[in-house]
Amino acid sequence: MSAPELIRIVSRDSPMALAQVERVRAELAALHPGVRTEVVPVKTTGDKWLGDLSQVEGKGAFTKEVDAALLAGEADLAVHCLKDVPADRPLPAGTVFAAFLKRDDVRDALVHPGGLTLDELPPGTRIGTSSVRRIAQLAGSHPHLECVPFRGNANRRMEKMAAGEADALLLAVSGLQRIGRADVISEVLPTEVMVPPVGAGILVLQCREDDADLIDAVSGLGDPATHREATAERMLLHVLQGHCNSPIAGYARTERNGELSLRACVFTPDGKTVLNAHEWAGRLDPATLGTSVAVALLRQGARDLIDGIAHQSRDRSRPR
Ligand SMILES: NCc1[nH]cc(CCC(=O)O)c1CC(=O)O
Repeated sequence: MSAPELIRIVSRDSPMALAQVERVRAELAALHPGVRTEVVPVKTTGDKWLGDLSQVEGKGAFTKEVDAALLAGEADLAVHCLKDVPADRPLPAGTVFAAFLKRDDVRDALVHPGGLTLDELPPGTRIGTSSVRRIAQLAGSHPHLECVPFRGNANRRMEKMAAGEADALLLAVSGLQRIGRADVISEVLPTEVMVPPVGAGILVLQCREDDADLIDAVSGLGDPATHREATAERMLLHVLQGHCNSPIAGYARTERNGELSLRACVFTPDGKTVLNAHEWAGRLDPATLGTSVAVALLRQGARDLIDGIAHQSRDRSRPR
């Protein structure tokens, strides 16, 4: 095996995505000082379409064009937020995950220009978020707050809030850190208050499955604990067949003794019903842990909750 001379890295072109690519380039440079890297930015449907994601291809809206560049040979390596890679279907044929980078902060943050915490926000405060997971949990814990649909990359959301379209935002801590804007955080929400989504804070590298030299070259960037957590969480979502409009939270942790645990919840949009499961791996491998927690939720009625929310397909007419 010989390390490639040049690695062309494809990613979305948002500030957050480009910052992620820079992390990958820095880690690659440290591991393989002789390898050159080049950035191939692409615009995805998810960045261009600011309506309801379920009306385009759901989560795949952020990955489709990136996958296409990889498969067409226009790039060799894709950097994704794992959270944005659909788990209800297999990866695009011909591609594989080559490394899961060490996990960043998994928590969500409240961004309130006045610096208030979630509990201090007055009734009627408008929270800009389109995430069903965040909306459901907020409706359950803080029903006096109002969620308003909000999309666009993190920088755009902050601009929209500054323009008066919302009073506060919920955004991932890791994302804000990546764009150098952790300064806007007024409160980091504990995972008990806002259970994270599957894949939170994880960057994953994807490449063509036949690119053995590249797989070999980037595998050293992978973090084994993150890989196990990601595997458990994604199997959970796969078994539940959760899609971009499913109010599902799932959070695997490697405990101090090295044992993996997986906590997951399924909500109704009003947050009034919360199904909860939390298991330790014991002798189970990560994927089996994910399956076990999913089955526990299905026994509690998760199927009805997930299917109770429309996942509109593209044959519906698209609003302008
Ligand atoms: N939906 C966009 C998206 N995809 C991944 C992250 C955050 C970073 C991560 O969890 O890896 C974000 C922004 C956000 O939710 O605030």
